[in-house]
Amino acid sequence: MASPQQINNLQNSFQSAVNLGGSPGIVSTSPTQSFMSSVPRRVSASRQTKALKPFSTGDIKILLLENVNQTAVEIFNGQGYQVEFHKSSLSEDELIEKIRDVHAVGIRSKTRLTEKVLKHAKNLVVVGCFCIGTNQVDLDYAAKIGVAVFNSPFSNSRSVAELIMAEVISLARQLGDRSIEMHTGTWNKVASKCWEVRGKTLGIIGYGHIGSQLSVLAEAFGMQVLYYDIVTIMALGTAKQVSTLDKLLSESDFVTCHVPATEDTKNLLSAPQFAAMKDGSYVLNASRGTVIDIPSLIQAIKAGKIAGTALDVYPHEPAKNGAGAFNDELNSWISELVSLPNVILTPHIGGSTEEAQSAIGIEVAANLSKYINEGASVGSVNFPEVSLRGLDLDQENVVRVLYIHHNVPGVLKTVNNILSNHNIEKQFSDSSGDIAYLMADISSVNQSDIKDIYDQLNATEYKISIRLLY
Ligand SMILES: NC(=O)c1ccc[n+]([C@@H]2O[C@H](COP(=O)([O-])OP(=O)(O)OC[C@H]3O[C@@H](n4cnc5c(N)ncnc54)[C@H](O)[C@@H]3O)[C@@H](O)[C@H]2O)c1
Ligand SMILES: O=C(O)[C@H](O)COP(=O)(O)O
Repeated sequence: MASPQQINNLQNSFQSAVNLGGSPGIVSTSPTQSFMSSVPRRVSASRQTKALKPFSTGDIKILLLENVNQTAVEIFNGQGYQVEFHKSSLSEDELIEKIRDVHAVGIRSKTRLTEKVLKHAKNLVVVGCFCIGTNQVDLDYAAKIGVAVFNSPFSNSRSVAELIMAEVISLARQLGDRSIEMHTGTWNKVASKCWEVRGKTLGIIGYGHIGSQLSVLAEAFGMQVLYYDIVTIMALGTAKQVSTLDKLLSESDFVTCHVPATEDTKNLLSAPQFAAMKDGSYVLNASRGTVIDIPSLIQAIKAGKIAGTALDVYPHEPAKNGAGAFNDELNSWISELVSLPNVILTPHIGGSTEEAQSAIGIEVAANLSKYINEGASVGSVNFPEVSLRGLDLDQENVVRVLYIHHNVPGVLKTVNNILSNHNIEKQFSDSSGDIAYLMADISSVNQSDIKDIYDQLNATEYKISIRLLY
């Protein structure tokens, strides 16, 4: 259990963890506490527990996978949560077993939280993606069962942009090949088909956090920047947005992908797109492995159309590090690809820097803790964004009601009727698609009222899940 001193400055806005002495079936606090800060067992229509059994922050179980940064572990430990930490991701069967009882899961890009997996999570309240991409989580299903999902939208953008700049220069100078040659005892001093990047055109597909950051770096190297995006985005520096992908492909010396994995971006670059590119141009991908059709890329390199490529992401990536981990059967093109010149392959390290991982750990752990302790969903990627001013620690007999429900008419009337014997100090409600989230702080609540409020809310037909914080 954390003392306030253990909770670092970044968490000053959080409630400190307070030990609760809950008697069975009733949510309660010890007489010495002026305020209760607990996360009662989440009960949903489909996964209802028989008794309302409360627990303190010390009862919160967090499963962290994929070597999530220690900054996050420290924050969760500081909150007093129970933390289970794994360096790699888990197989589906292991994940199903582990996810059963936990209240929060922290993952990176490898762990697939599908509907099948999430169905086994009986107490899950929140998922943290300690990365940018969230395509590995079934976001709609998570929302449907009242599970909020958070990510870190830009903490590793700079790291990816810097890697791409390094690779642009490496491809232009054939650095990968020269280095391999030297490692194997070959001195091969050549200038033919080696270029400066100054004055060349970089074509960026997807001008979001990473694409726009890269744009600034590339211009500092004297490159011209074109970008293609499905939305109109303000250009940084002297970059120019082009209206079609074909225009970008036909005018760029380097083409780099920074789009999310969606149905629309699947095989965004395939044989016709490589054919539309300039002779001797280069292709880079540090977005997702689905975005580039690698067999077609191999053909374009073999035909001399593409002069080199740098890939950081692949259709099937290993769950853990190690020799032989990369699955050559699933990625059957690999032996042909590595036999080609000027091919730089990295193991999905775009965001893997100390700075990025540390910042991501802090950001996502802070958001998860705030959601668990206060119910604040601001920044969630699949949920209505709701927040109220922090719980007032000096005020006694105040309860925060967190009510996630189906977005249908009549809910506010019903809920406020249930809460009407108490003073509603603050209330906020928002919806996103079929899901809505109501947060209310009510005062003048006695111990005996709490179970009654809970039971009444629990009986409402629109309820997805309820938590009472006090
Ligand atoms: N290699 C790594 O380690 C690493 C690290 C971080 C992010 N990523 C990947 O990079 C992706 C991009 O990251 P970001 O932070 O820049 O995301 P972002 O959401 O800030 O930007 C993505 C941009 O792509 C645009 N876009 C979407 N679909 C498009 C399409 N069909 N055609 C053209 N543009 C399209 C969007 O409008 C948006 O501007 C992430 O989704 C993630 O998958 C990889
Ligand atoms: O989505 C992301 O942020 C990147 O793909 C990095 O993922 P990782 O945390 O698994 O390296």
